[in-house]
Amino acid sequence: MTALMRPALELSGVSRSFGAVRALSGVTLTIEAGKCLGLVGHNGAGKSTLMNILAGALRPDQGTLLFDGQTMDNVTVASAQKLGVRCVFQELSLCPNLTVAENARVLHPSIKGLGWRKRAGKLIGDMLDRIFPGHDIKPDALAADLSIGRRQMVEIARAFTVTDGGQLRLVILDEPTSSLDATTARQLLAFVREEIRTGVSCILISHMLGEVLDYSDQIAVMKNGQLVATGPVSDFDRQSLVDLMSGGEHPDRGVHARAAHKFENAPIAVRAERAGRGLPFIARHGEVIGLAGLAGHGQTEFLVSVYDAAKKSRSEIHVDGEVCFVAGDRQSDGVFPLWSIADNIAVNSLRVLRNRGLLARSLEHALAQKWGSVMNIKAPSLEDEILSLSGGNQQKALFARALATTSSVVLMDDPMRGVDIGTKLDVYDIIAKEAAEGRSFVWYTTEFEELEYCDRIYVFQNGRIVSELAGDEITEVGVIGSSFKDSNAA
Ligand SMILES: Nc1ncnc2c1ncn2[C@@H]1O[C@H](COP(=O)(O)OP(=O)(O)OP(=O)(O)O)[C@@H](O)[C@H]1O
Repeated sequence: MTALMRPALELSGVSRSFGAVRALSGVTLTIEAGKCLGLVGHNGAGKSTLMNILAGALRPDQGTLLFDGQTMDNVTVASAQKLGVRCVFQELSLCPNLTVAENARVLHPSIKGLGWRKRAGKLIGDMLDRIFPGHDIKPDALAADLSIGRRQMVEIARAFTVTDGGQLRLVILDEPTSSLDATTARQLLAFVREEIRTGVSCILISHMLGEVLDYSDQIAVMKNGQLVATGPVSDFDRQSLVDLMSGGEHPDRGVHARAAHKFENAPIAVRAERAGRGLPFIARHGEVIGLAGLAGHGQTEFLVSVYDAAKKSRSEIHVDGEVCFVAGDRQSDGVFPLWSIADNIAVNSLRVLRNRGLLARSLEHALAQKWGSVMNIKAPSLEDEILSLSGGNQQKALFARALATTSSVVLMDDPMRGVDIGTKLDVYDIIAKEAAEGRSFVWYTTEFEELEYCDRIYVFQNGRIVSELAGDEITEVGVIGSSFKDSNAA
């Protein structure tokens, strides 16, 4: 067989446990050269563990890895990289205190000597231009100053860069579009299709089943640490993937827009005047309001300003009641990494968990149990460390933290990053139920489907609200049209 026809990578009987948790159990999988393999599975199914093994970041307890037909023992991150394996992890790994160019240099130590910064900047800048034409990321920008979406773009572009003498054989993308808006996500997926034509293989891990079905050649489905199905993409559709992942626990209820409610007479929960800076914003009690537009156009900043206004009043924003915030960037704004799952859930509810001035552990435990179970958090015990959870399960804990509070306004900053389809559908139901009881949700999302769960949406452009859409006006075309419309028209 020629190198291009040979499978790029074969895994045979790979298992891995963490204490009592069997994360992978006898996984046998072939990744063809020049093909895109879509990998799906519920939160905690074992996808990231498998990718960590391929990338040399974790050792399997059992099983073998064959690269180009050769058995690889003791794969390390360095040896995997030398073989041309790159991984874009769900938990982004750029060094925050380095610039974009310096972060590129971390992957390519061969860039050295006089002018290395310039060369590293050109390498990453050129790749960003290829994958995301029209991006606005500067090579000398500090990673910490970039939004999560832009950090994700840099991390993806870096994975595809190659220097003299290097090679690219397999790129693993774990939830690569979770912080990208629809336009940027499409740019990436089109680039992946182009790249695999050159013989590079790709593993695309995603909870967005549409993109897996549209852009993969083959699909592998995982459930509870095992591979439950593999085959060409034509063997699967959305419903069969949902059935395989959940074992029928989560029938695909599909997207169903919220029934049209009348809110004109409901009291206002949030009002933002934003005079001279675009349209005013109003959220009434019981309303689910979406924030849309291209990623990084001021939606997160708006949520933060509403949060600040509720804590100390600001003349241009009025908030009626308490607010809570569900962060999408769980790494930097969300989890308390040294705490247990239960402590992470209960931290915003300490006021109601006191008994004679002291924290009542039994109340905390009951609250964490209740919301851990509502959010279906998969863990042997809620006393385990939060970092022992898979990425999607950590995100569920942040949701549980917000919903467990008595806040009347829930601010959500693209909160479904990495959450599996079954849980997402459950969360949408919870949001609808809580809204019916009077809570307001202000929900920034980069997933168009989620906007269909909103009563009204505001489209942002360059930090301003440029459109308000309601009911039938909430269509993908309507949102994209508003996102790109002449900003002076608002
Ligand atoms: N470092 C760790 N310590 C303890 N348990 C872990 C660790 N890493 C993963 N696990 C457990 O292994 C199982 C598989 O996790 P993994 O992260 O591979 O799932 P996943 O399919 O990638 O999930 P997600 O879609 O949420 O990212 C989970 O039960 C998780 O809690």
